[in-house]
Amino acid sequence: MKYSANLGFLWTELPLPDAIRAAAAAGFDAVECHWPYDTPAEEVAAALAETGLPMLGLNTRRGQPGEAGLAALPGRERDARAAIVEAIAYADAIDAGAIHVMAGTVSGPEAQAQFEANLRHACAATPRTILIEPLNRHDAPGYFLNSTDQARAIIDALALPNLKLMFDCYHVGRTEGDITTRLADLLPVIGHVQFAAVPDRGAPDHGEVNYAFVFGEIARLGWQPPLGAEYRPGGPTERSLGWMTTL
Ligand SMILES: O=C(O)[C@@H](O)C(=O)CO
Ligand SMILES: [Mg+2]
Repeated sequence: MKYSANLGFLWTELPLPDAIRAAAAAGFDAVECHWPYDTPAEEVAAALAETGLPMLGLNTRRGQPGEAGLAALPGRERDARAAIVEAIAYADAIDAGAIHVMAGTVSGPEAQAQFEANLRHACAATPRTILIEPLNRHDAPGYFLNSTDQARAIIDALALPNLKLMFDCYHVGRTEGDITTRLADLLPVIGHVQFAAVPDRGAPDHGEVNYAFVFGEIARLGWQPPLGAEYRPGGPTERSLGWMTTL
């Protein structure tokens, strides 16, 4: 199994270029991040070139505190599209594989229409993968996208070749369950897989989800891209990495 270090959660005490170097030294096969925008893209690109690690993805900005994204907010199309343009430009500068377009805290039919319009726009604006990610309602109450069924319906309705699902085993485990069955069913529309312990979002070596089994199923399904380690290490990241050799 290959792993991607999510630098939104791992090595957060380091500047992003140094976090990339730390992930390489720890044996990760790739990295991914959340919001890299405070770091000049050339510095990130240089660290990626130096380590040889690919950057799998980054997120669009969240907007104002509590918004958790802009793409589904009615009346905020201009802000949402600016965030998409910014994310695509940054992804181009560092050759990031995917852009997670964050929906925002909102609900209702207008939000649905707005989200779909912005996703159409994003998918037409770049050949890179555009990801949408359902977030569990405990961590992200009121977030527009909160189940894999809802995400699948949007992906099927839009039928855009570069629109994919970010399947985060942690979020699915928190509120939906049935992780490996959902993974198998959703495989054709999955663009990236992430994981963390359920329910505490720590390293994947404890909690109610048996990741040895989950990763075995993922391998059996033929999924080969690195899996995103998006967990809170609860201390120095290096001390949390035992799972890399035991799982
Ligand atoms: O699961 C998460 O929280 C992330 O993947 C993300 O991009 C939104 O914060
Ligand atoms: Mg995630």
